[in-house]
Amino acid sequence: MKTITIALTKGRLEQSALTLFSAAGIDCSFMADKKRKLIFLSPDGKYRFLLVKAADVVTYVKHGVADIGVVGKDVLLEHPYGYYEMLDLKIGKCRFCVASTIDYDPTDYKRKIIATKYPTIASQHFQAKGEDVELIKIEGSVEIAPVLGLADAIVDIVETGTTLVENGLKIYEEICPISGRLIVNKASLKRNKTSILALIKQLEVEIQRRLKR
Ligand SMILES: Nc1ncnc2c1ncn2[C@@H]1O[C@H](COP(=O)(O)OP(=O)(O)OP(=O)(O)O)[C@@H](O)[C@H]1O
Ligand SMILES: O=P(O)(O)OC[C@H]1O[C@H](OP(=O)(O)OP(=O)(O)O)[C@H](O)[C@@H]1O
Repeated sequence: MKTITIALTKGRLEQSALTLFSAAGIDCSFMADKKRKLIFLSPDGKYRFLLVKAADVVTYVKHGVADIGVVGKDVLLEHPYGYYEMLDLKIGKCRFCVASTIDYDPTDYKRKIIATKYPTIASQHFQAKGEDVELIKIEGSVEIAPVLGLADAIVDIVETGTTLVENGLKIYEEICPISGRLIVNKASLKRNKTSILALIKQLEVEIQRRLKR
């Protein structure tokens, strides 16, 4: 039996992913009390979990170090090739939006400046609308960019909307919903088809069960 390596996104998606895997019958209790450890082998040797940053999940899966990855659709939209996207896990739900201060005019004809952590998604969105914009890449706290006059608007993730409200911004457009996805290395799927598809089936059953609740 080959050990299946699963790269999990550290942080916001981590706990909900582990809860989902556990509920689907994949015992993850060996990862409790993890302290600063980043690689975990299950006692039965069936699974190995890696805890890595979101974009690195894609890198580990693409290079075949991980057979499977759990990562947000936001990250996949920024890094769209080199793996199979197999399942919507319906965890970590949020959405991409265009937001700005109350005086922003989205119909204004001037060339807008858009601040974002997600340049690919932002440029695709405005290109699809036939709007030529200037993008400024920001690494975090994106909401302050229009407040401080760096940009006219932002493209960012909205979950509860609290960060927008607390910084005096509002949503002008919803771009797309986001949730955690399961991705698979292309060669791994050929090599370990039976065990990977069995794992996906287990997760699917639990996701369906949750939808019916
Ligand atoms: N409020 C939210 N803000 C950002 N991501 C969210 C939110 N809610 C759910 N998510 C999902 O959780 C994933 C992980 O987010 P998290 O903030 O932990 O990592 P990150 O985006 O790499 O941020 P950082 O660079 O701050 O570590 C995101 O890629 C997204 O799919
Ligand atoms: O709608 P909300 O529930 O308020 O969540 C959305 C906020 O959370 C994320 O930021 P994060 O906390 O990851 O910090 P960052 O801005 O430094 O990326 C995201 O970029 C928004 O700023």
